[in-house]
Amino acid sequence: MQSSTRKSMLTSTILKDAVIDSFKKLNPITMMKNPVMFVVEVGTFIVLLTVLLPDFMGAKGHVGFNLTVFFVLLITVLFANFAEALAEGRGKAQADSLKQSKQQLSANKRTFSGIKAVPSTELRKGDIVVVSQGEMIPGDGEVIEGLASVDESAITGESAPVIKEAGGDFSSVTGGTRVVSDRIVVQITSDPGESFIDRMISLVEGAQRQKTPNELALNTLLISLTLIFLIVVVTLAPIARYAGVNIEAPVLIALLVCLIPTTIGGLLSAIGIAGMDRVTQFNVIAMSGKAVEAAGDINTMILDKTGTITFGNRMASSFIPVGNEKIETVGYWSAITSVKDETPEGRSVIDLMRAEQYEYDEKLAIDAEFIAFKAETRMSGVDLRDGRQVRKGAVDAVKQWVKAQGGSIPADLDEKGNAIASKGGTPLAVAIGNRIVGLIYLKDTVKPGMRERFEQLRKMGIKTIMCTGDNPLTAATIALEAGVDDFIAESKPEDKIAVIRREQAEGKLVAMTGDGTNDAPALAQADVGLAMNSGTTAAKEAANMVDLDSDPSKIIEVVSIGKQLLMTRGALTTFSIANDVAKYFAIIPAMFTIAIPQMDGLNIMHLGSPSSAILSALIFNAIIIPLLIPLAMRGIAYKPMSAMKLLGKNMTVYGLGGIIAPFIGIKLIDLIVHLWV
Ligand SMILES: Nc1ncnc2c1ncn2[C@@H]1O[C@H](COP(=O)(O)OP(=O)(O)OP(=O)(O)O)[C@@H](O)[C@H]1O
Ligand SMILES: [K+]
Ligand SMILES: [Mg+2]
Repeated sequence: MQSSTRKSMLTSTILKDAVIDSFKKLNPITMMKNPVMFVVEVGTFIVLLTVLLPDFMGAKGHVGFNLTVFFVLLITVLFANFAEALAEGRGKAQADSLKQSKQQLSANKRTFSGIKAVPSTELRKGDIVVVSQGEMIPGDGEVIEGLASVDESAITGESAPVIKEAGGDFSSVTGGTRVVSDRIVVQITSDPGESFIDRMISLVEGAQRQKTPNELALNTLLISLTLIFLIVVVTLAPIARYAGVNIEAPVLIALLVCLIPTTIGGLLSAIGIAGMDRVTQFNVIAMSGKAVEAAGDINTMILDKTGTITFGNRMASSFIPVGNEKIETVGYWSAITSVKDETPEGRSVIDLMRAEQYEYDEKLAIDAEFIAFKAETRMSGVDLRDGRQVRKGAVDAVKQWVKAQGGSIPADLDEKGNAIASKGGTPLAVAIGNRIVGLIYLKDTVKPGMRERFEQLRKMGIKTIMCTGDNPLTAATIALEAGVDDFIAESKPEDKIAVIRREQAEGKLVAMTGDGTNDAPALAQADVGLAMNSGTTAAKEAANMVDLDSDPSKIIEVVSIGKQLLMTRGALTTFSIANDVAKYFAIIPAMFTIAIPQMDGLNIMHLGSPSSAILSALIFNAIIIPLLIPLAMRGIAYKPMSAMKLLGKNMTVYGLGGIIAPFIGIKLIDLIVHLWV
């Protein structure tokens, strides 16, 4: 369905750059952003001092041991830096490929004295440019004249050109894409440095990446744990000395590093960056990490019927007369209202007329004043030169319009309309003046696999609400067929925002998709608003995500990625803390046995020697970070289930696993290390 052409592979360049960056990130000012690893770095430095100045530090004769501790600690910090650098590197590679599509372009700007060639960097909001076949569109904007097919592959990775035309929801164009046929006049909508590509570049480069509220909360927890252990370890030395046991600084630091949450501290930012990266690879641009996380916490999802749940190419499939009218009459007036109606529905009426070979007076429609379809009126039509008005639209809307003119409603209208609706079709009533002549049967189909996807969402505890401007019967039929939890029929754009506010008032987080200008307020109100790239600039600016493939049903996958991000972070935090608890059993007995050999009975893990026990725990603590990098980057495999079930499962797998893993790991490492120490 979606084209995942943006897939960024782990190339050797990314790996090499990540190694170099791991060293650059040793800069204490950079390290301070990650307090847990900063503590490790300070510890590393102190151990280095004991190696370089053994007398000053009172480290009698353990230089070999201390040197080893120093190296293992340094590697621990480097591993954590590497995890972050690797996650960032994939974004940088993407940013580079985007920058290539942002070269200096020349623009044909329309001025008072005619067309003038200017560099694209000089274009400002409101400027008007002309772009012809073969030329690159010099900046983001709206088509104000003409129609052209545009190759957007530079941005979307999709090679098939898309049609862009003035007016409507397909008028927005992006700078750096190429016009492959015809000519359009574009009004620029962004100032230099604020274009869509600029925003994408800074996003993927992580320049705008701020810590999300969830990350901040977790960070506070990690810092608290680090502080607690720091106090414990610092007070341990005098207590031990009082008991006649002298524990040296490198051993204390090794103990501290084993106890503080280094695993999650080292992987935390990589998990966040990788989560955003997964969304990008899915051809969705998230404006912030917060948006991706919010997607993981969504309780309610609002979906459009037409185009999201159904294919959305609602096609006229037959004309149905009412009262004593003839089928040709229905076709005739349907066509008159549709000649200038560029919506898929309007075009399909003309197609059906052609297929049925019905006659109609095209000139009558061309000379008339066209009344475009509006979601508010749910009608479209023409006002003829002789004063007669012709309309087609939602049955209830047309009924009201006819009644307002003193007309009567044919007895069989509702019955025939309901027959269409109960098959999931959309009936459009057609009226001339105060006389309703019949119905147009618009057919649409539910996309395959929708039922299964809504089933999955239900398992995740997410409520789905289908919003449609269609009548209640059609809505109910499609809702039942697709398997959504709830639906709102005859909804106007402002109803969407009302539903969002209602859900939010109950403390729920809401996601929605949209593409039109009238969706913009709701997109802004929603916690996760996914706009279609084909949509209007207003929609894209209001939303916090943009789908480059313009597939509204992708919101379902975006929510899954968000859930996966939150779960990965939760699981690795559980694993990390459980791990640290287990290391306690390896390192504490060893520490005391160094000073009091009689305490060897505490060595329940039967480790080779006290120094080998300490080094093994420290080495395990270091290598667990790179071992978990793939999991942090890929995200843990995720099956939809309820939050409670999930919590239970994660506690067992990552909590229990986190306790057991170090015992096995440290024992194995000790078998090797003991040969040297
Ligand atoms: N071109 C048109 N001319 C006249 N009436 C139309 C036209 N297109 C749609 N309608 C009527 O207006 C109603 C509302 O259309 P609208 O596009 O706002 O919502 P929808 O497509 O049914 O729902 P959604 O897109 O939110 O799932 C339709 O159900 C139909 O009855
Ligand atoms: K640790
Ligand atoms: Mg619609």
